[in-house]
Amino acid sequence: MTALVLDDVSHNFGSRVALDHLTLTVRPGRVTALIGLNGAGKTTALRALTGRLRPTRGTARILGHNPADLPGDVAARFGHVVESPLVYPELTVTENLCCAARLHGQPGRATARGASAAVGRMGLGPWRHALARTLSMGNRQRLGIACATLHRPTALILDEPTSALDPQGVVLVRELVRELADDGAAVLVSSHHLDEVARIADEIVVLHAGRDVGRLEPGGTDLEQRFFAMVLAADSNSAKTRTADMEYRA
Ligand SMILES: Nc1ncnc2c1ncn2[C@@H]1O[C@H](COP(=O)(O)OP(=O)(O)OP(=O)(O)O)[C@@H](O)[C@H]1O
Repeated sequence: MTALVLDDVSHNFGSRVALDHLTLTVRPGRVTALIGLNGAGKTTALRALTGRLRPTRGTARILGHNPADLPGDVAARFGHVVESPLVYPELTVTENLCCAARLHGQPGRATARGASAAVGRMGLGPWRHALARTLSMGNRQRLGIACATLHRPTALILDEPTSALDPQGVVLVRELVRELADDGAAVLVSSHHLDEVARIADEIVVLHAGRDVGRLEPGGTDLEQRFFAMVLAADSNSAKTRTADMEYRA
């Protein structure tokens, strides 16, 4: 089964087109990266996929279910960080992790052990008793990712997971994502960072002006050049279509 699906999804904010007939699938064991310029539609796509936004048209599916109405056993196999991390500012790092474990259906006796493992894994040891609201932005991002993954989800969505991280955090997240995918998880990440994406993704989808404008092979050289060539070609095709449309109407 395809674990994550956007099927012909479009979304407008007023007259602004944020997503334009986007179809995207992520299979188990794969890491798919969504890349694009600022405003390309990446977060809107992930919000539609996590049920935080009802798209103007099209459907989203997580493990075969409507993301706005996930059954408990399916929610327990899903993890995500989209926009802000799902952490409680008035709880400590360890309390947040225990809470996330319980919310994802982990048995009570396993939560302390799982939280402690996640603290170590994400390098949060010195802050294990700190309130989440006192953490630096990068450590808050580490905690959000730890909360979204300590139950080892089979479907995972991460929006800009390394945006605030130092080089050590980037490596930790890369290893975690790869490990989950190698264990069979379907992972969708959004990013602007082509180098980072090339290291973790099996497939790179280029989003531009809300549209899927092509795929990039993660390996090989000149990723940046190939990305810009794809974006420029999409702009040029749109301009030609607009001109043809105006000539037809005239
Ligand atoms: N709540 C909103 N109201 C109005 N317009 C919005 C809203 N959210 C997003 N948009 C618009 O939708 C388009 C896509 O935005 P989105 O945040 O999905 O892009 P993005 O690729 O995630 O950008 P970035 O890389 O800058 O985070 C943009 O033109 C943006 O201005």
